[in-house]
Amino acid sequence: MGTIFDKPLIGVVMCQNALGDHPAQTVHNKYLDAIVLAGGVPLPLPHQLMDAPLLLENSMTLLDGILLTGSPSNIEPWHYGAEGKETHADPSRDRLAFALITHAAGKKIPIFGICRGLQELVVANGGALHRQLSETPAFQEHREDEALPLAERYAPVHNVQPEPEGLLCQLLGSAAAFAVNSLHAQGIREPGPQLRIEARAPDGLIEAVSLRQHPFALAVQWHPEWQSGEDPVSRRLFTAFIHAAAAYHKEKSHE
Ligand SMILES: N[C@@H](CCC(=O)NCCCC(=O)O)C(=O)O
Repeated sequence: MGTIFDKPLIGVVMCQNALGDHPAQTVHNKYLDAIVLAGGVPLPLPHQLMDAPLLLENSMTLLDGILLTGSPSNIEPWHYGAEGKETHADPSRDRLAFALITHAAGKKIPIFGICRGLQELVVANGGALHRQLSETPAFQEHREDEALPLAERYAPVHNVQPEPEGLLCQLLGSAAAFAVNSLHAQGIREPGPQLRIEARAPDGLIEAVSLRQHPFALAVQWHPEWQSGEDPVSRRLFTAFIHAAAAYHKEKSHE
């Protein structure tokens, strides 16, 4: 179980949304496309997995990897000890994402976090966020211009510098800086002791982290899923994630 036609099965976190008058859970095609392109099979995970005992735990036995997607919604601030409310929150996604991270960390299931997904990995491990980066003058603009066409919104806008000897550097085979897109208003204030810093933007903002004591739990603040096949760094990141998921599956089936 857990692989389909020898491909690793990747649980994908969805967002609470609405389709017309109906509540719905959605995931952008770009996340599913990037998984398929790298050789995995995406399985969107409904928030209802948290509604009955053992539903999540039992589902986890099937999965070989977890993709924590981006989202316009923000994590509710009380999760990281901050005050106030988010106008765009998704509490059921918060609950599912944190539970998935806890299970995947314990079982060493590969995790790849993107944008909100990075923020979830941080908060789930005791770290904290800046609720509005734009309120801290030292940070450059990390938000996208929503008036631009999609392709321009997801175009590279600043460099990131990987930490030498980190997991990211190892996966890319180089410590050279590279350009990334940027579509977020929040960011890491404090990564917490369990996470290793993997890369920073020129303004010092932490742009990538990984979980210590885990073979592959990597998260990035940018969007490698956007046209992942056309960018060498994005391709490598997704390929490495799916390889880690395949290795996890192999190990699990020999237990
Ligand atoms: N809301 C958070 C996280 C930003 C984020 O994940 N953006 C993704 C936008 C939609 C997508 O491309 O999936 C923040 O503002 O920091």
